Amino acid sequence: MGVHIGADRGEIAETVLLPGDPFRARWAAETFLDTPRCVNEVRGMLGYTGTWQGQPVTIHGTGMGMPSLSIYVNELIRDHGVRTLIRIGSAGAMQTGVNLRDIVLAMSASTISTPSRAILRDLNYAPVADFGLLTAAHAAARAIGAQTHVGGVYSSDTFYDERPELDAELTRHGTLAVEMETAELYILAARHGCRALSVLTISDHLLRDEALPAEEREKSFAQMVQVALRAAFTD
Ligand SMILES: O=P(O)(O)O[C@H]1O[C@H](CO)[C@@H](O)[C@H]1O
Ligand SMILES: O=c1cc[nH]c(=O)[nH]1
Repeated sequence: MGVHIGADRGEIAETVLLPGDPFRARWAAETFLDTPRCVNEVRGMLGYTGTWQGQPVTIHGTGMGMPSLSIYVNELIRDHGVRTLIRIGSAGAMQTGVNLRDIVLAMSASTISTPSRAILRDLNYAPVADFGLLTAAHAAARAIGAQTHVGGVYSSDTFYDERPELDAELTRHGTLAVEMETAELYILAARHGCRALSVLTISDHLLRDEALPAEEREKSFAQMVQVALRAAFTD
Protein backbone atom coordinates (compact mmCIF):
# COMPACT_ATOMS: atom_id res chain seq x y z
CA MET A 1 0.00 0.00 0.00
CA GLY A 2 1.57 3.29 -1.10
CA VAL A 3 0.86 6.97 -0.69
CA HIS A 4 -1.58 7.31 -3.59
CA ILE A 5 -2.43 3.72 -4.48
CA GLY A 6 -4.18 1.74 -1.76
CA ALA A 7 -3.72 -1.68 -3.37
CA ASP A 8 -1.47 -4.24 -1.73
CA ARG A 9 1.42 -5.67 -3.76
CA GLY A 10 0.03 -8.50 -5.87
CA GLU A 11 -3.33 -6.78 -6.40
CA ILE A 12 -2.10 -4.89 -9.48
CA ALA A 13 -1.27 -6.71 -12.72
CA GLU A 14 2.01 -6.32 -14.63
CA THR A 15 -0.03 -4.84 -17.49
CA VAL A 16 -1.90 -1.60 -16.77
CA LEU A 17 -4.17 0.52 -18.97
CA LEU A 18 -4.12 4.19 -17.98
CA PRO A 19 -7.01 6.55 -18.76
CA GLY A 20 -6.83 10.09 -17.41
CA ASP A 21 -10.42 9.84 -16.19
CA PRO A 22 -11.01 7.48 -13.25
CA PHE A 23 -14.62 6.92 -14.38
CA ARG A 24 -13.26 5.72 -17.73
CA ALA A 25 -11.17 3.23 -15.75
CA ARG A 26 -14.33 1.91 -14.08
CA TRP A 27 -16.29 1.81 -17.36
CA ALA A 28 -13.46 0.05 -19.25
CA ALA A 29 -12.92 -2.49 -16.46
CA GLU A 30 -16.64 -3.29 -16.18
CA THR A 31 -17.01 -3.47 -19.97
CA PHE A 32 -13.90 -5.42 -20.98
CA LEU A 33 -12.52 -7.32 -17.99
CA ASP A 34 -13.76 -10.52 -16.39
CA THR A 35 -14.24 -10.34 -12.61
CA PRO A 36 -13.09 -6.69 -12.25
CA ARG A 37 -12.34 -5.74 -8.65
CA CYS A 38 -11.70 -2.22 -7.33
CA VAL A 39 -8.12 -2.10 -5.99
CA ASN A 40 -7.76 1.63 -5.46
CA GLU A 41 -9.98 4.54 -4.59
CA VAL A 42 -7.56 6.83 -2.76
CA ARG A 43 -8.51 10.42 -3.69
CA GLY A 44 -11.16 8.97 -6.01
CA MET A 45 -8.49 7.74 -8.45
CA LEU A 46 -10.13 4.43 -9.28
CA GLY A 47 -8.16 1.32 -10.22
CA TYR A 48 -9.58 -2.10 -11.14
CA THR A 49 -7.93 -5.47 -11.64
CA GLY A 50 -9.50 -8.31 -13.60
CA THR A 51 -8.64 -10.55 -16.51
CA TRP A 52 -8.92 -10.22 -20.27
CA GLN A 53 -8.84 -13.51 -22.18
CA GLY A 54 -7.40 -15.08 -19.04
CA GLN A 55 -4.59 -12.50 -18.69
CA PRO A 56 -4.41 -10.29 -15.57
CA VAL A 57 -4.95 -6.59 -16.35
CA THR A 58 -5.32 -3.47 -14.20
CA ILE A 59 -7.07 -0.35 -15.47
CA HIS A 60 -6.12 2.68 -13.36
CA GLY A 61 -6.79 6.42 -13.69
CA THR A 62 -3.90 8.88 -13.86
CA GLY A 63 -5.69 12.20 -13.50
CA MET A 64 -5.01 15.02 -15.94
CA GLY A 65 -1.54 16.31 -16.76
CA MET A 66 1.99 14.98 -16.39
CA PRO A 67 2.54 15.78 -12.68
CA SER A 68 -0.50 13.66 -11.79
CA LEU A 69 0.39 10.83 -14.17
CA SER A 70 3.95 10.83 -12.82
CA ILE A 71 2.73 10.06 -9.29
CA TYR A 72 0.68 7.04 -10.37
CA VAL A 73 3.18 5.67 -12.87
CA ASN A 74 6.07 5.94 -10.38
CA GLU A 75 4.08 4.05 -7.74
CA LEU A 76 2.81 1.46 -10.23
CA ILE A 77 6.34 0.69 -11.40
CA ARG A 78 8.24 0.98 -8.11
CA ASP A 79 5.70 -0.44 -5.63
CA HIS A 80 3.67 -2.81 -7.79
CA GLY A 81 6.13 -4.15 -10.39
CA VAL A 82 4.17 -2.93 -13.41
CA ARG A 83 6.05 -3.56 -16.70
CA THR A 84 3.61 -2.64 -19.50
CA LEU A 85 1.78 0.70 -19.42
CA ILE A 86 -0.71 1.72 -22.09
CA ARG A 87 -2.43 5.08 -21.88
CA ILE A 88 -5.99 5.16 -23.22
CA GLY A 89 -6.73 8.86 -23.58
CA SER A 90 -8.63 11.51 -25.48
CA ALA A 91 -6.86 14.07 -27.67
CA GLY A 92 -7.49 17.10 -29.86
CA ALA A 93 -6.68 16.77 -33.58
CA MET A 94 -4.00 19.09 -35.02
CA GLN A 95 -4.16 17.98 -38.68
CA THR A 96 -7.03 18.35 -41.17
CA GLY A 97 -6.75 14.67 -42.12
CA VAL A 98 -7.26 13.52 -38.53
CA ASN A 99 -10.94 13.31 -37.65
CA LEU A 100 -13.20 12.88 -34.65
CA ARG A 101 -13.29 9.23 -33.43
CA ASP A 102 -10.00 8.38 -35.20
CA ILE A 103 -7.34 6.58 -33.21
CA VAL A 104 -3.87 8.08 -32.88
CA LEU A 105 -0.97 5.86 -31.85
CA ALA A 106 1.64 8.17 -30.36
CA MET A 107 5.02 7.22 -31.83
CA SER A 108 6.65 10.17 -30.04
CA ALA A 109 5.60 13.05 -27.79
CA SER A 110 6.90 16.62 -27.97
CA THR A 111 6.80 18.83 -24.89
CA ILE A 112 7.89 22.15 -23.51
CA SER A 113 8.39 20.72 -20.05
CA THR A 114 7.69 17.58 -18.04
CA PRO A 115 8.18 16.61 -14.38
CA SER A 116 11.41 14.96 -15.58
CA ARG A 117 12.87 18.33 -16.58
CA ALA A 118 14.81 18.47 -13.30
CA ILE A 119 16.60 15.24 -14.28
CA LEU A 120 17.00 15.88 -17.99
CA ARG A 121 17.90 19.59 -17.54
CA ASP A 122 19.09 21.00 -20.88
CA LEU A 123 18.74 17.71 -22.76
CA ASN A 124 15.96 17.70 -25.39
CA TYR A 125 15.20 14.04 -24.79
CA ALA A 126 12.90 12.43 -27.40
CA PRO A 127 10.20 10.35 -25.66
CA VAL A 128 9.17 7.40 -27.88
CA ALA A 129 6.70 4.51 -27.74
CA ASP A 130 7.75 0.91 -27.33
CA PHE A 131 8.13 -0.37 -30.91
CA GLY A 132 6.62 -3.81 -30.21
CA LEU A 133 3.50 -2.31 -28.59
CA LEU A 134 3.24 0.26 -31.37
CA THR A 135 3.33 -2.29 -34.19
CA ALA A 136 0.97 -4.63 -32.31
CA ALA A 137 -1.48 -1.79 -31.71
CA HIS A 138 -1.34 -0.79 -35.36
CA ALA A 139 -2.16 -4.35 -36.42
CA ALA A 140 -4.95 -4.56 -33.82
CA ALA A 141 -6.46 -1.26 -34.96
CA ARG A 142 -6.47 -2.41 -38.59
CA ALA A 143 -8.00 -5.73 -37.58
CA ILE A 144 -11.01 -4.03 -35.99
CA GLY A 145 -11.33 -1.50 -38.82
CA ALA A 146 -10.48 1.59 -36.76
CA GLN A 147 -9.35 4.69 -38.67
CA THR A 148 -5.80 4.99 -37.33
CA HIS A 149 -2.88 7.41 -37.54
CA VAL A 150 0.66 6.82 -36.28
CA GLY A 151 2.96 9.73 -35.49
CA GLY A 152 3.95 12.45 -33.08
CA VAL A 153 1.70 14.06 -30.49
CA TYR A 154 2.18 17.10 -28.28
CA SER A 155 1.92 16.65 -24.51
CA SER A 156 0.83 20.00 -23.13
CA ASP A 157 0.84 21.34 -19.57
CA THR A 158 -2.17 23.51 -20.32
CA PHE A 159 -5.60 22.57 -21.64
CA TYR A 160 -6.50 26.24 -22.11
CA ASP A 161 -3.43 27.22 -24.10
CA GLU A 162 -3.02 30.83 -25.17
CA ARG A 163 -0.28 30.36 -27.76
CA PRO A 164 -1.97 29.96 -31.15
CA GLU A 165 1.44 30.37 -32.80
CA LEU A 166 2.69 27.29 -30.94
CA ASP A 167 -0.28 25.23 -32.16
CA ALA A 168 0.41 26.48 -35.70
CA GLU A 169 4.07 25.37 -35.52
CA LEU A 170 3.10 21.98 -34.13
CA THR A 171 0.61 21.53 -36.98
CA ARG A 172 3.19 22.71 -39.53
CA HIS A 173 5.64 20.15 -38.16
CA GLY A 174 3.19 17.29 -38.58
CA THR A 175 2.03 16.80 -34.99
CA LEU A 176 -1.13 14.71 -35.11
CA ALA A 177 -2.83 15.66 -31.84
CA VAL A 178 -2.54 17.34 -28.45
CA GLU A 179 -3.06 15.72 -25.07
CA MET A 180 -1.44 16.09 -21.65
CA GLU A 181 0.37 12.94 -20.43
CA THR A 182 2.22 10.86 -23.03
CA ALA A 183 5.69 12.46 -22.89
CA GLU A 184 6.13 11.82 -19.17
CA LEU A 185 4.72 8.29 -19.51
CA TYR A 186 7.32 7.46 -22.17
CA ILE A 187 10.17 9.05 -20.19
CA LEU A 188 9.30 7.13 -17.01
CA ALA A 189 8.93 3.87 -18.92
CA ALA A 190 12.35 4.37 -20.52
CA ARG A 191 13.94 5.21 -17.16
CA HIS A 192 12.62 2.04 -15.56
CA GLY A 193 13.00 -0.34 -18.52
CA CYS A 194 9.25 -0.74 -19.06
CA ARG A 195 7.09 -0.83 -22.20
CA ALA A 196 4.74 2.09 -22.86
CA LEU A 197 2.34 3.27 -25.54
CA SER A 198 -0.39 5.88 -25.82
CA VAL A 199 -3.52 4.92 -27.72
CA LEU A 200 -5.63 8.06 -28.16
CA THR A 201 -9.10 8.78 -29.46
CA ILE A 202 -9.76 12.13 -31.13
CA SER A 203 -12.47 13.85 -29.06
CA ASP A 204 -12.23 17.37 -30.54
CA HIS A 205 -10.56 19.32 -33.31
CA LEU A 206 -8.24 22.32 -32.98
CA LEU A 207 -8.57 23.32 -36.65
CA ARG A 208 -12.34 22.88 -36.94
CA ASP A 209 -15.10 23.70 -34.47
CA GLU A 210 -15.90 20.03 -33.77
CA ALA A 211 -16.19 17.91 -30.67
CA LEU A 212 -17.50 14.45 -29.97
CA PRO A 213 -21.00 14.51 -28.44
CA ALA A 214 -20.92 13.08 -24.92
CA GLU A 215 -23.20 10.16 -25.80
CA GLU A 216 -20.88 9.07 -28.62
CA ARG A 217 -17.69 9.14 -26.57
CA GLU A 218 -18.13 5.74 -24.97
CA LYS A 219 -18.64 3.90 -28.24
CA SER A 220 -15.57 5.54 -29.76
CA PHE A 221 -13.47 4.87 -26.68
CA ALA A 222 -14.37 1.18 -26.88
CA GLN A 223 -12.18 0.74 -29.97
CA MET A 224 -9.22 2.30 -28.17
CA VAL A 225 -9.56 -0.10 -25.23
CA GLN A 226 -9.78 -3.08 -27.59
CA VAL A 227 -6.64 -1.94 -29.41
CA ALA A 228 -4.76 -1.47 -26.14
CA LEU A 229 -5.73 -4.90 -24.78
CA ARG A 230 -4.89 -6.72 -27.99
CA ALA A 231 -1.54 -4.92 -28.26
CA ALA A 232 -0.60 -5.68 -24.65
CA PHE A 233 -0.89 -9.41 -25.20
CA THR A 234 0.57 -9.75 -28.70
CA ASP A 235 3.82 -11.70 -28.47
O1 LIG B 1 -9.10 11.81 -21.69
P1 LIG B 1 -7.83 11.86 -20.89
O2 LIG B 1 -7.15 10.55 -20.79
O3 LIG B 1 -8.01 12.52 -19.53
O4 LIG B 1 -6.81 12.82 -21.73
C1 LIG B 1 -7.05 14.15 -22.14
O5 LIG B 1 -8.16 14.76 -21.51
C2 LIG B 1 -7.73 15.63 -20.44
C3 LIG B 1 -8.12 17.05 -20.75
O6 LIG B 1 -9.48 17.16 -20.88
C4 LIG B 1 -6.22 15.47 -20.35
O7 LIG B 1 -5.91 14.49 -19.40
C5 LIG B 1 -5.88 15.04 -21.76
O8 LIG B 1 -4.65 14.39 -21.92
O1 LIG C 1 -5.54 17.71 -23.87
C1 LIG C 1 -6.47 17.68 -24.68
C2 LIG C 1 -7.35 16.59 -24.77
C3 LIG C 1 -8.38 16.61 -25.67
N1 LIG C 1 -8.51 17.69 -26.47
C4 LIG C 1 -7.67 18.74 -26.39
O2 LIG C 1 -7.83 19.71 -27.12
N2 LIG C 1 -6.67 18.71 -25.51
